[in-house]
Amino acid sequence: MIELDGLTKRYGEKVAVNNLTFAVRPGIVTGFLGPNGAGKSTTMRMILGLDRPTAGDVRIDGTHYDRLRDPLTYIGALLDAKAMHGGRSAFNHLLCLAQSNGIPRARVHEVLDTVGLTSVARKKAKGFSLGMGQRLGIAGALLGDPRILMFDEPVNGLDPEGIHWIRNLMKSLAAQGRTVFVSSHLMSEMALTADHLVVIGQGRLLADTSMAQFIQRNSRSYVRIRTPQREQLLDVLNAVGVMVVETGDGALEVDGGKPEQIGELAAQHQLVLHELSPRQASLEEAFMRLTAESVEYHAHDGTPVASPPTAPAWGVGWKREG
Ligand SMILES: Nc1ncnc2c1ncn2[C@@H]1O[C@H](COP(=O)(O)OP(=O)(O)OP(=O)(O)O)[C@@H](O)[C@H]1O
Repeated sequence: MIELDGLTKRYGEKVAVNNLTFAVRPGIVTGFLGPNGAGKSTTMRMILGLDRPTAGDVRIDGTHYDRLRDPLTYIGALLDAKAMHGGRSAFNHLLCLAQSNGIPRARVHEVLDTVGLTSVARKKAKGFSLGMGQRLGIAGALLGDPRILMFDEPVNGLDPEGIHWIRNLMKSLAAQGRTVFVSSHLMSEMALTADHLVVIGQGRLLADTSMAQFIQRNSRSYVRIRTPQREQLLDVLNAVGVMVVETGDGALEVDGGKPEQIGELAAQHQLVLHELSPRQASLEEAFMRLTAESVEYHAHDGTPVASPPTAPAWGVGWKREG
């Protein structure tokens, strides 16, 4: 378990992490989501004692990181796959880590095998591809057989096979009862991996919720309709008790509606339809909406990278559980 309590980090005027309080629990994959610059890496660095909090506290199984004896046996982390001595072989890199944490040499062979790097174990890390580097970083995280694992953007730059492999690895580590904490700025990636979500924006906690609840609240399915006989169709739909939302672009939307029902009603009243399409709002859109106000870096034309909502305000006001 990782517990954050009012965790705060300031760099001069900049508040990178702002009063974060949440717990990362064992047995599940917890996704740590936020737009670029939200404070994910800074939070992870503080968990590992690499940055000192300006205020607040973070504990690993009840203890501060710097008080852990042989910390790799409590928590393993991949923060930056390139942060290793390129002149060392993969085997020697892991052996150095093992020796400084009282971990037997045999374990180096085991983790190299787990991540599929046995055949290149004697090759220098500087010749590794990004994917191989990520695998080596993950081998380092697994080395001490820790109960807690933390990965910062582990799938960045990986090919589909590598992404698939990391996803399954994280799930299997959680299934073994371990605590798995993984950051990403992609909701679509987290939707496939995480059981629980912690979302931050500009250092602040925006949501702490189960993935299932996030999906239930944000996977809105609706039917989009365009018609030149808007008023007549609205009357017909209202008469049978169908709730219609008018969008800014002249279309109509019916939450949870069936296209067949709407099409048949329109036909009965001889109304022309130009569009009748079932739609599903993506989780990425829900994430964008949640973090829209806290997006720090904007596109060159001044519009936010996360576009503001055009649809009705479903999911708005959705915040932290409990
Ligand atoms: N050493 C530092 N000195 C000054 N500002 C910093 C420092 N480290 C981070 N920041 C700032 O703190 C904020 C949070 O950065 P951080 O890297 O934690 O975000 P992130 O969510 O991990 O972003 P990304 O997804 O882009 O990696 C950013 O505005 C960043 O510029």
